[in-house]
Amino acid sequence: MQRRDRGIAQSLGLPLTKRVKESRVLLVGAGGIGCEVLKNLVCSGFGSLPQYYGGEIASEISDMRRPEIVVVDMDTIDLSNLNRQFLFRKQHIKKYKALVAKETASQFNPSVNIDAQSGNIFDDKYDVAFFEGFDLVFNALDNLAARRHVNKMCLAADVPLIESGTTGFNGQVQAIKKGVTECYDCNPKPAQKSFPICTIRSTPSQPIHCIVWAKSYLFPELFGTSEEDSADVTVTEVDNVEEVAKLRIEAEALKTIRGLMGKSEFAQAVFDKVFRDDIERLRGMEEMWLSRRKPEVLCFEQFAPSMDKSEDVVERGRALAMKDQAIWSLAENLAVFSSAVDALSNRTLASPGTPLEFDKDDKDTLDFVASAANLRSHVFGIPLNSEWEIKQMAGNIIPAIATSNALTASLSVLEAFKIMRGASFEQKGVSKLTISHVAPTHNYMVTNGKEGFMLGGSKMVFLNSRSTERMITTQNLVPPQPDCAVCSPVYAKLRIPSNSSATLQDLVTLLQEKLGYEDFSIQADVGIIYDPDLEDNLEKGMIPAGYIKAGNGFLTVVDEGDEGRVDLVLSTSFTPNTTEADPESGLQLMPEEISLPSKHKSVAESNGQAMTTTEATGDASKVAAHFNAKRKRDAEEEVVGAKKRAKADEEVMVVEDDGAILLDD
Ligand SMILES: Nc1ncnc2c1ncn2[C@@H]1O[C@H](COP(=O)(O)OP(=O)(O)OP(=O)(O)O)[C@@H](O)[C@H]1O
Ligand SMILES: [Zn+2]
Repeated sequence: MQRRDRGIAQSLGLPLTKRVKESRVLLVGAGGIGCEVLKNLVCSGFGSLPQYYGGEIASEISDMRRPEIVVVDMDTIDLSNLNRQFLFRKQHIKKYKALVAKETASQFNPSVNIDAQSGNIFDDKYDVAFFEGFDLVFNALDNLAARRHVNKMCLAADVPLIESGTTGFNGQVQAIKKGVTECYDCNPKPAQKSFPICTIRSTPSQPIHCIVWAKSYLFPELFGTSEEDSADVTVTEVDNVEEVAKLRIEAEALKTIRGLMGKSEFAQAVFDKVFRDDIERLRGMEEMWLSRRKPEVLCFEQFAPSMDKSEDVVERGRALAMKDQAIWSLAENLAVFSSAVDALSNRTLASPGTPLEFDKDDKDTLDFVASAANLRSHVFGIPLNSEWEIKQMAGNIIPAIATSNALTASLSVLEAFKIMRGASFEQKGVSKLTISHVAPTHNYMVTNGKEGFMLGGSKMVFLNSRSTERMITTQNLVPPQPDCAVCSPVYAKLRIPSNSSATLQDLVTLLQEKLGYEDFSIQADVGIIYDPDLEDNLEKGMIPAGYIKAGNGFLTVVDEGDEGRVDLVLSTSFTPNTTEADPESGLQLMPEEISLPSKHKSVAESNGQAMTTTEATGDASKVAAHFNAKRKRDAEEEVVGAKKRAKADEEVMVVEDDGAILLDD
């Protein structure tokens, strides 16, 4: 037995070590948490062939699926990542995170098999079939959209997901399993904070209002795409309709000024437009200032004595911008503003047609936003801030803390062990489920009682690394929310040859005949394509109309009838072209039998049924998943074998049979 594997087996026990070593896992995100998860996975034996079996069962190994860790990340390494993403060094800046993470982590175990992919998890190639290839998925992401997407893909593929995240000193780990636990979307997530347009454009009262103005209005109007697309600013009912119309005219005038870009007067023209002319117009709206301080007009010329030659201002601004912890004076802000406008203009003119985007790590864009926000703060009598502080606010940044990431990542991998070990636990409620997917030899119990339940002993884990009481607290996992739009549906597949001429009518007929639908609607990515009153699309080809797409396409079938069966979500995929000259519709539902429980059933019942549905072939062993695919012996045999081997190897002492093999080295 290799020294490395012996250590792992000693810590995890042979049965779990074997499962770990047979597994194929996916890690989405190789940033702060992802780097730590990858390191933990490699060091705890994931992704490498099981050396400890010895010659005895070498033949089995050759026949085994190759263990693997697949890492997907779309980003490149930035200087600001280096303080906490320890797989990266200075020489790696601008290289793809996934590739470098693989390179560095492989050094911890040269025999590890990591497949690093620099890609966006939304890409078509990461379809349901891709997700089905894994025993477990780890999320180490930084945004809601990608988290929700992976959650849905894991539900569709029926693969357990370990979701994790940190904010400052806090961290959270949640195990998610279709039909058993709450999914990521069972609880609504707070929407991104958005401000009324009039607060941002006319009556700011806090530094953040000026920062949003600079970042989401002025910057895109000058160097990017117009504010219409910004999620930071919305027209709300508190906004004054007349004022909103005037603001639109104001933005139009700015577009004209954009035409001066590259000319020496550009910075001054922008400055005078937004800090003088627009403010003068605002001051004229007397009723706005009855209960507020009137804004103060700034004029480029008023700084003239301190800057005769425009070249000097740009240079001075560049030097000042290095001092990002200082609070710049008004004149200093103007100098930074001029140099940032200069730099951004040069970049825009060098690649016309490529709009720039604000990025807190792109210094030119940050200099622009920081100086413009401060100038506006001055106008409205709001305190100025250092660029460093503005960066935190503009990037919605809560500082990432390396130890929080490391602790959270280790909790993620510990949860993975629990799921893989599949320890049984006491039933507190009503229903009993067999989650053969992750642990074919163990039964899981589920309760719908208040206390919740555990998935192989798994719990929701919370970290508060600043807490004076308990740093780590847990909460039992709870069953899925019965009305969750994401996890309450039954997931199945719709396969279609890529040259199929199938029409929507063919699908409607299939659903009526195979699943007994009567009144129902179908929703595609493009919207509702069919319902009892919408029959216009029936003759359209499913593929040309874009109703079926390869990759990540989904169709949702909603039962509108009295029976009210749960929604059916079909993930769509192409099969190879049929060779026939006139291919039949070729539509194929998988599995062939799908049972759709009523929406009104109790939580536990419908969970139970949902599980049964995924096992609808009637052959539970099929769903018993890939995890078990190559396992030749059951757990008992493993333990006996482990004991035998332990005897042969005097150093190891078997203490428990469920993964706790202690050693005495
Ligand atoms: N759709 C996606 N597909 C693939 N990877 C993604 C996707 N969305 C986010 N990621 C990756 O998830 C990782 C999240 O890591 P982290 O939270 O540390 O963010 P970061 O961008 O590295 O750091 P920060 O945002 O704090 O500067 C990033 O490396 C990012 O590239
Ligand atoms: Zn849910």
